[in-house]
Amino acid sequence: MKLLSPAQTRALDQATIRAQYTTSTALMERAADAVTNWLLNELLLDYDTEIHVCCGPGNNGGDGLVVARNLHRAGYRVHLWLLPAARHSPDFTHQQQQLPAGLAGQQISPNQLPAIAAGAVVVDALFGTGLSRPLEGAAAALVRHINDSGAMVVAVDMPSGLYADAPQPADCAVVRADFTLSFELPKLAFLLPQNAGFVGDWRLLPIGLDQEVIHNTAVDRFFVTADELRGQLPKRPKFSHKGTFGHALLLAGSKGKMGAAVLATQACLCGGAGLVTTRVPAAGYDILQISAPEAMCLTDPDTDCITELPDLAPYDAVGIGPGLGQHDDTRMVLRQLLETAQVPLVLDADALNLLGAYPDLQNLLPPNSLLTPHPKEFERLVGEPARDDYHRLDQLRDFAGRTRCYCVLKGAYTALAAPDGTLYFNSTGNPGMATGGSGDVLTGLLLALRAHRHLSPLTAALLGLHAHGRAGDLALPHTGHAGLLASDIVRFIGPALEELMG
Ligand SMILES: NC(=O)C1=CN([C@@H]2O[C@H](COP(=O)(O)OP(=O)(O)OC[C@H]3O[C@@H](n4cnc5c(N)ncnc54)[C@H](O)[C@@H]3O)[C@@H](O)[C@H]2O)[C@H](O)CC1
Ligand SMILES: [K+]
Repeated sequence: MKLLSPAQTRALDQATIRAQYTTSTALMERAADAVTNWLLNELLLDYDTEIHVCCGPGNNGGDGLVVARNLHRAGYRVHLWLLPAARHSPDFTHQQQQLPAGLAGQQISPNQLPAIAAGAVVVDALFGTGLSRPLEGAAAALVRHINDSGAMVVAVDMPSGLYADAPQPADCAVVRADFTLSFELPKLAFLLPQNAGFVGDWRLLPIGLDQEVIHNTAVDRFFVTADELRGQLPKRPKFSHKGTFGHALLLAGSKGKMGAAVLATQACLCGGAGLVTTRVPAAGYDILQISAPEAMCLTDPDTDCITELPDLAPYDAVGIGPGLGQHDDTRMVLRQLLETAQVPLVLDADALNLLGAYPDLQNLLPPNSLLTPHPKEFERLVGEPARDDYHRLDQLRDFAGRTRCYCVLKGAYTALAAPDGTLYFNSTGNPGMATGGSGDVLTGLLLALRAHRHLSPLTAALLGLHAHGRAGDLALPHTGHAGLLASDIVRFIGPALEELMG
């Protein structure tokens, strides 16, 4: 799915109106009907609940007027509150004229705010994609009042006060919604941790926006759904053999962190690599052979850390990092790998920390390498803390462009930046996956997909990110959030990948 800017969203509305020979009022009614249906069928409003519909002066407010009218007609207890404004949008004015006699909107002011009980539902239709500056005056006062009320808040299209794709100044008034109902496509703001408290759970309501126009709108950021990835993982041909799916080499583990090597190895096996060889320090031999008997184990001469790079000739992809440690000798191995590798690389954990501590190594990164930092590792990699989540995305793009690599930023909606600067956000996963070893599993899985001979770097990365989160989602009913372990994710990699097969 594309993540459109507010200007592109407006253009899409206009193009839909032209292409479908409809009117902006009719489109507004579709949007408002979708919100009304969600409130009735998903939130299961009951007739006793007080519903406060708060409307701003633009089309977001117009949506709110239609929702209020719908609910009032259906017999619900609706209170309608309007912001004072010098100008209203034509569609707002039109909808205001359609209000039934028993539903008069009352104008609020900073010292005349509605009484909202904690058991009430607030429909926030103050501002949507047309927000152009921070809220102040009556709007800011009402937003703070709503936030303090303890009521359930459902935001129409956007939580009011939040920008769709840019950071707002600190201390601005922004609605803290329980649910945000967005039309057709999500907004970039929904995907960033800093906005989680405003957006709440977000849902997409289809309103029949023109698919051809969406298709023709150029964007450089995407929210990647299962529908878009399904079929992208080639089905295994009947006469395939283990050589068909590549031989992966993993360099991982150090004293006390051999489990990371085990998890990444298991994930690489479950990710479908034809063969997996894992290089571990000598002390890891028994551990690895017992816990991952399907993998071959290549021990380093050193007991506790990796000090020598094996011959790379047999391998289709190399992964390095999980539990690796940052010993000087290990750094030399990393350097030698970067200088000599002719096959795809996946770099994680301590390999990334070494790249951060010795930035000259970054100049050696072969193009199309895949790096998988979490935010702290990413900060070490770029050597500068991000001002906010938007700035971090800029840094991610810059890094991918500068190194010509694919760089992941792990989190709730893991982001991937491609060398051309395009951003892809993953749609799967759950908070139970925020647990030790989960990243090692991702590395192993991505390594398997990079060893696959028929996947582009981008497709391999997107499939891996998706399947990793999906495996966590499939494990969740069996484990619960707290009980979800990295090894549970491994167990469900197979079923998650099966869903993506052509
Ligand atoms: N996206 C769709 O498919 C559809 C969207 N709809 C709804 O329309 C809004 C966008 O409406 P628009 O009129 O462009 O913007 P807003 O209602 O968000 O507000 C604009 C209004 O407010 C003024 N303004 C902006 N910022 C401030 C501020 N900080 N303080 C005071 N006033 C402000 C601005 O000048 C305008 O006058 C979208 O979100 C959807 O909810 C359609 O209904 C259907 C299709
Ligand atoms: K809103």
